Amino acid sequence: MGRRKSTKSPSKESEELEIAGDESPIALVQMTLRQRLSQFSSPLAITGLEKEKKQLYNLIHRTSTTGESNSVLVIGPRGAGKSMLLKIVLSELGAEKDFKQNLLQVHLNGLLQTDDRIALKEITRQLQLENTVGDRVFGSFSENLQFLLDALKSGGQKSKPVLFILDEFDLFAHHRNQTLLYNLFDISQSAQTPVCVIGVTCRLDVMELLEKRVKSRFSHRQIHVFNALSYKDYCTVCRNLLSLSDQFPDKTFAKTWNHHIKELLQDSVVEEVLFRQYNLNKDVRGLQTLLVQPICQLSPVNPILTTSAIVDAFKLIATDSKAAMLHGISILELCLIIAMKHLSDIYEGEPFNFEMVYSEYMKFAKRKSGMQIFEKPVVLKAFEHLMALELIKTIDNGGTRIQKEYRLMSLLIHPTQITDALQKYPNCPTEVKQWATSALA
Ligand SMILES: Nc1ncnc2c1ncn2[C@@H]1O[C@H](COP(=O)(O)OP(=O)(O)OP(=O)(O)O)[C@@H](O)[C@H]1O
Repeated sequence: MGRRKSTKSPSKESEELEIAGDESPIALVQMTLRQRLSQFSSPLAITGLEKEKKQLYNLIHRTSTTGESNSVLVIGPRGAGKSMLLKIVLSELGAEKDFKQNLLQVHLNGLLQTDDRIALKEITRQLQLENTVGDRVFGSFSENLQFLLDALKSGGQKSKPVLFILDEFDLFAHHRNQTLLYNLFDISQSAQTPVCVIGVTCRLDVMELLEKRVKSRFSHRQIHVFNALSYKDYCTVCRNLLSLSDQFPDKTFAKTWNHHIKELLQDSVVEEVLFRQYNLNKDVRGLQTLLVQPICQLSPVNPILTTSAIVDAFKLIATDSKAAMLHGISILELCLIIAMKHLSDIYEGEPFNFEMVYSEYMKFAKRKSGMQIFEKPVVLKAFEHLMALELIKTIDNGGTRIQKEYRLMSLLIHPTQITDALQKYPNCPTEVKQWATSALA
């Protein structure tokens, strides 16, 4: 399986080349799938966002071919696929003839370019105009930006279209006077240089953040990206994530692997896990997290993805850490938790203090002759330990100077978590179990 030259799209080719150094097919599979999950390789087919993709495609295409200026905001929650949408549109456009030479791209991110001066430096760097600018001093920001755009004009004074992508767009609105946004939108309105400004943000109220003069220069075009994957689409995304593309060097292996993935995803246990994960979280990032562990476990000794690996990974990510913590506490601490559960049943979730818990615990301990009765300071220590574990917390955040026995507390675990934890608690005394499940003590 040597290094091959692909004639297909550049993105696919890079995926192949990146993995072509290794010899074992399973190592290649693992590396390909891991790169995919970590978004290191270019994204796969998009599922369910065709309309949005078309809109974005047309907009950028118009700038690159007809020199039309545009501005648009891509808005949607985290992980909805905004960046992926852009990447796919750009890679599709990139495959078209002339696109690369015609349209220049500038990628900015609000987390990196924290003020307009840094942003301008980055624009200069990405347009490769550092030498042209040299030691020149500019009177204003707009003069500087205009100089950069003019410098791109070719011999015939024809302006080159520039695509500006502003990720975490809302952060740029916090820059002083919103100078960068003002200038970019201003250029996109005037007919001087064709620019396409694309802001990507997860803030729905982003328009409220813009100053009046900036808002009036923006085209008010918005593309909303929401994760509305149906369960069927979700399964398709999962299959796409796990299947090998036809660019995989070993074609026969890829065919066998893809067949195996198809069968695996038809397994009723895997289907159930996927359905539960989908109901918990429809986000594709959640699905990627679920698949990371099974993929990382692939090795020459363990060359296929198994149902049990997927079930184990699901158990791991669905673990309730609070309930798991309950397994590690002492019997006395467990008794206190049960006492608190009873108190919240009696007082309908009202806060309680240590004295109330102590008296509830004593009522139970005295009733059961076999139970070891602890001294009050010991019980108080156990109570404080529960506080340190954040299973209970003070409702006044420790601000007031009330004696600790009388401080009002609230329970941070749900009664069902307590009942579940008791089922699994190692060697839990029967009386304690009965006390927990009994009606009000
Ligand atoms: N509809 C979809 N089809 C296929 N994959 C998807 C879809 N939506 C999201 N994903 C995947 O989910 C992951 C997160 O998507 P992406 O990074 O594009 O989200 P985002 O909206 O840009 O999030 P953020 O606001 O955090 O930047 C990516 O790996 C992407 O491939």
